[in-house]
Amino acid sequence: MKEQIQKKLSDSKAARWTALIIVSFTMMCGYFLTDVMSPLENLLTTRGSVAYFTDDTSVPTDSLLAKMELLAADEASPSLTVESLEKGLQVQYLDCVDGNQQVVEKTVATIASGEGWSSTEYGFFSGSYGYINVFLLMLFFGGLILDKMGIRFTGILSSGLMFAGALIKWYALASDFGDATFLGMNLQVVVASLGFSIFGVGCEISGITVSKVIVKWFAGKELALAMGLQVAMARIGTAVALGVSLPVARMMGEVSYPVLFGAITLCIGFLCYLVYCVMDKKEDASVQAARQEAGETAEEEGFKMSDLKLIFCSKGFWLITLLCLMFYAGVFPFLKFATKLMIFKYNVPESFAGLIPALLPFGTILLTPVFGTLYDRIGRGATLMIIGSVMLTVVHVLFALPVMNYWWFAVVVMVILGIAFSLVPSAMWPSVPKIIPMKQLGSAYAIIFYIQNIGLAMVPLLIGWVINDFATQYNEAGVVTGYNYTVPMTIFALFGACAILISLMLRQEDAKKHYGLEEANMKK
Ligand SMILES: N[C@@H](Cc1c[nH]cn1)C(=O)NCC(=O)O
Repeated sequence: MKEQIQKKLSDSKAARWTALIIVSFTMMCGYFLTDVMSPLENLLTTRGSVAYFTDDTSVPTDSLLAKMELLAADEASPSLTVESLEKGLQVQYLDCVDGNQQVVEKTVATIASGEGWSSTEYGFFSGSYGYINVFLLMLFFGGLILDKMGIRFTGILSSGLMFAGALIKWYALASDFGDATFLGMNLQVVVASLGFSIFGVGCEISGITVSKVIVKWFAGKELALAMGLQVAMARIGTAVALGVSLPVARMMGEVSYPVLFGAITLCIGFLCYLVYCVMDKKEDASVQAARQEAGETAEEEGFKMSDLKLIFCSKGFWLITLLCLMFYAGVFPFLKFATKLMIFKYNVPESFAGLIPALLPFGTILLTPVFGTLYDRIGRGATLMIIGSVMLTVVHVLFALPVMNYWWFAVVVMVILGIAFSLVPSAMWPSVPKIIPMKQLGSAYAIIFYIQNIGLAMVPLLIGWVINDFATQYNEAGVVTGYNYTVPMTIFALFGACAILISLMLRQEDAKKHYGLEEANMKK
């Protein structure tokens, strides 16, 4: 029998892996910008500037000047100003060490300016990623646009929005708005949040577009591995953001520089997507030619609004969606507060504090493709989701404990969270096409992301408010002395408990409806 001559472009291994690398790079840039501000919470919520010393300790400059003046009170000292503090300067000041007033001598490593935001404002800003997505139903429309207008148009639109949002965010952080307010809110917070919201629309729509791209090129092949590798590359973006953002901001003395770097990479990501569009066009042409050769004339029917009924009526779909909401509410919003948690609960020096949360995405870089391959070859997707949800809950209970405040304990717990954060995504995302057909997949991912965004928008707002009103500790003079993280971490643990319940129900539903979540993805 004559072999089928005309092959699809996606049948070429080199072509489909190249397509994957290109779109994954664009997403990686998006993930970098999503978390680039997370390690800067402490700096953003500090009023005035902060002096960082060579021994990795830091003091707000106002407080440092007061302590220096205290020591120099009897001497004819030159008048001290913030401007007189500079890199390399040796300073002497009076400080309380082990309960005794002592003269301390240190060398200034760098001065960085804080933004004076409250924890509530920081929470508002962190949640703004999802505001437009949720309140203007942008993700919902994004899914419809994707299914109606296609991968090329939607990807260009969404990566353009990411870039535009990043530029607005950078402008807000690089500008001095003085005491200006908008509707009673700090204007800088409002403009930065607007930029982050626009970026969030682009990033989420890019996310669903890239998921559809991967299904298009890898269906019936290494689907879960490809999705796992895309998530792994995205996590590199998150890890780099968590690891380098604070050192860069400290080195440059400004919180806006890491965001500027993110905006530049997003511009490159946008250009990469244009390159992918060329490949996408060729893939479509090769599919068309292969169909003609096989005598298949019937074109795939376009998306219809009535198709949404199939999605809305599927219990399995809703269980995956709710699992996504609860699981991710316990991870991404947690990352926004994790660096400050390390500084104040686990006494980690500020310059290393971002590295412990960065372990989380770094661990997932290796493990997500490993679990993806496991799912491809052995199956057990629903079980993997249950195990991941249990681990998430245990982790937050451990973080909530008022004891064991050692850095190594935080490292161990973060590694466990990394395993959980590899297990659930590597099983959850490739499970969606087993429940929803390809034609409605764009809309299905969009609805899942929409519901997930409610958590991504509201949870940081909630946690910021809880930290502000219930976790912040003050001395008699009203100065912040520390934080008690028991309540915020217990809230995160509750999300994990809900995820366990939902994943158990999902496995039950799979057994009833035979979605195949426990079966391998690869056709032998
Ligand atoms: N909808 C995204 C959320 C996100 C967070 N940062 C950037 N996007 C999502 O869930 N992606 C899948 C994942 O596991 O990261």
